[in-house]
Amino acid sequence: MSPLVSCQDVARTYGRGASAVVAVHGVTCALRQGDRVALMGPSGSGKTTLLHLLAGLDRPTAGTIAWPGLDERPRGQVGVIFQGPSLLPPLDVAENVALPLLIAGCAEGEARRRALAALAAVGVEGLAAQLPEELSGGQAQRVAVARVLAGSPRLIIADEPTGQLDSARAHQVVDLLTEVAGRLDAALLVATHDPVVAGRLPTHWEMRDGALREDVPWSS
Ligand SMILES: Nc1ncnc2c1ncn2[C@@H]1O[C@H](COP(=O)(O)OP(=O)(O)OP(=O)(O)O)[C@@H](O)[C@H]1O
Repeated sequence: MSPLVSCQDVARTYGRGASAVVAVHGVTCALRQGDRVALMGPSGSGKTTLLHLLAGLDRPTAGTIAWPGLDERPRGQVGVIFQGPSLLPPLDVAENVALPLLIAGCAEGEARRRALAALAAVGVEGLAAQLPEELSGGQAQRVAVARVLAGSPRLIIADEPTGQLDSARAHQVVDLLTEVAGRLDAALLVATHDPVVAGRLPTHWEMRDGALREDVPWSS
């Protein structure tokens, strides 16, 4: 089975000269269909940088990244949940979930139908007409998961998706992500500082000073 994404000796340096920051270096890794990976590591160790590279949102300054298991460029086949609130305040929940589909060229009625189906699948169809400011943190993250689900990605990348939630809700959101990944037959990579969240996933990677260690033993 071809990996959905693979990187070979990848580095990402921000800036140049004396002020250059080597955020990621020497990273070789791959994600395949069915993978469920927690990416751990201290603040500033390069997790977000690596996630953006794997999602195709940024380019490495050295090494290569390829998406051999995806049909085209990663756009549209990678679902990303960013750190912090990501819903657009003036749009209601259903519009927020439908927006990426509209941008991808989906007709309005079809985008709305898929958005409502995704909201129902994660148990928040009752929130469709709410504005983001009316949601709790847990509800907002469920909507963010619905937005990923609606796009039917093959690879799901989430950056601290439970950072602002208490541990019970963090549990629920990571379990929901796992369920959605299963439903889509996708790979899932979740960056987290939270050992409770990491403990819900079977595989653990660790970033330290920009270097990646795969398959770190884990006991929770
Ligand atoms: N746009 C940028 N310009 C310059 N330096 C950056 C930029 N983005 C990140 N960095 C630096 O790159 C390093 C890695 O940052 P990154 O955000 O990838 O780490 P992280 O592990 O995700 O941290 P956190 O857990 O706090 O989110 C840090 O030293 C950071 O300050």
